[in-house]
Amino acid sequence: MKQYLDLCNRIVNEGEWVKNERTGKRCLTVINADLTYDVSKGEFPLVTTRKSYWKSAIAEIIGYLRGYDNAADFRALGTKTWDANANENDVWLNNPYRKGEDDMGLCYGAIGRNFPKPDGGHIDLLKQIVDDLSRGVDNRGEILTFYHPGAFHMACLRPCMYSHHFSLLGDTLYLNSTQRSCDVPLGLNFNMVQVYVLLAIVAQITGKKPGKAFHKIVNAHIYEDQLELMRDVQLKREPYPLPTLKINPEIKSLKDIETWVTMEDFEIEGYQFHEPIAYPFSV
Ligand SMILES: Nc1nc(=O)c2c([nH]1)NC[C@@H]1CN(c3ccc(C(=O)N[C@@H](CCC(=O)O)C(=O)O)cc3)CN21
Ligand SMILES: O=c1ccn([C@H]2C[C@H](O)[C@@H](COP(=O)(O)O)O2)c(=O)[nH]1
Repeated sequence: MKQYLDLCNRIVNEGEWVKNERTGKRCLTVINADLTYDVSKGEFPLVTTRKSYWKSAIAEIIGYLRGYDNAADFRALGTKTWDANANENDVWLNNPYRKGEDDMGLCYGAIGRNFPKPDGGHIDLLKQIVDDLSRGVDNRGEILTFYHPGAFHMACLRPCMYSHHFSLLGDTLYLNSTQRSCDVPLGLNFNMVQVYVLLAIVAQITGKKPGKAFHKIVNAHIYEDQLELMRDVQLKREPYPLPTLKINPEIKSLKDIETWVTMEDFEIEGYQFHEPIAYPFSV
């Protein structure tokens, strides 16, 4: 929680204003932040200085792992967070590749689970990684990437947290996740949870011990219409101790994640939080 608040304070105190063409808004911006979550110690990085919708965040990452490309599938899993990007952005609504209501196009898991090969065919990057790690193999390139510049024109948004690199030291699994663009009041709440859960759940299904997750953010910003709430409300609050996350131990394989896992398989203990804050969202 301190890492999150330090980043928020750094943006408020040292950020520079940058005009963003896609949203038409100005963002107070800093470049480069490194957050670390010790999953071995159960340090679940949930924001406590406002109510955080952690089930929504977990639903997003499970949807990415399943290769979802449709906001309706994300809703069925428990999050409405892709509705606006799929259905309310004019540039995407007028894109000839959009396949209709709720389509998100070729992004996130739709790329990572089905990565196009220049010589034809596709690769399921996640399955390859899970198979390698389960056999104790780390080929120093166990990278789940959602980043395919050749597909950007076929998606509603480019992936923000676009690369997850897994590493083994003995039987301990590590994760380095990289994020190119970060909406700190809204997106980062979710992204911290997602990096933690990704390491915890991949360790669980590959039979490894989770170690640390390292979360690199390049462009970290606060939109102009979020600044007052962050500076004058959220940053005035004292954080509570971190809660702990329990993942159903019956989840044992990638197939389990693909077929029966729901948000009921995740529980949180000891979550104390301040009043909700409704931050404006930029589509
Ligand atoms: N501007 C922007 N920021 C983001 O964080 C973001 C995008 N766009 N587009 C793609 C995804 C969608 N994500 C989202 C979308 C909405 C919320 C949001 O509205 N959160 C509210 C309510 C969440 C709920 O009720 O489930 C929050 O208070 O956290 C969060 C992350 C993260 N991403
Ligand atoms: O997981 C996510 C997804 C998106 N975001 C934020 C970061 C930016 O504010 C927007 C994306 O806009 P771009 O113009 O494509 O950078 O969404 C996030 O923080 N986390």
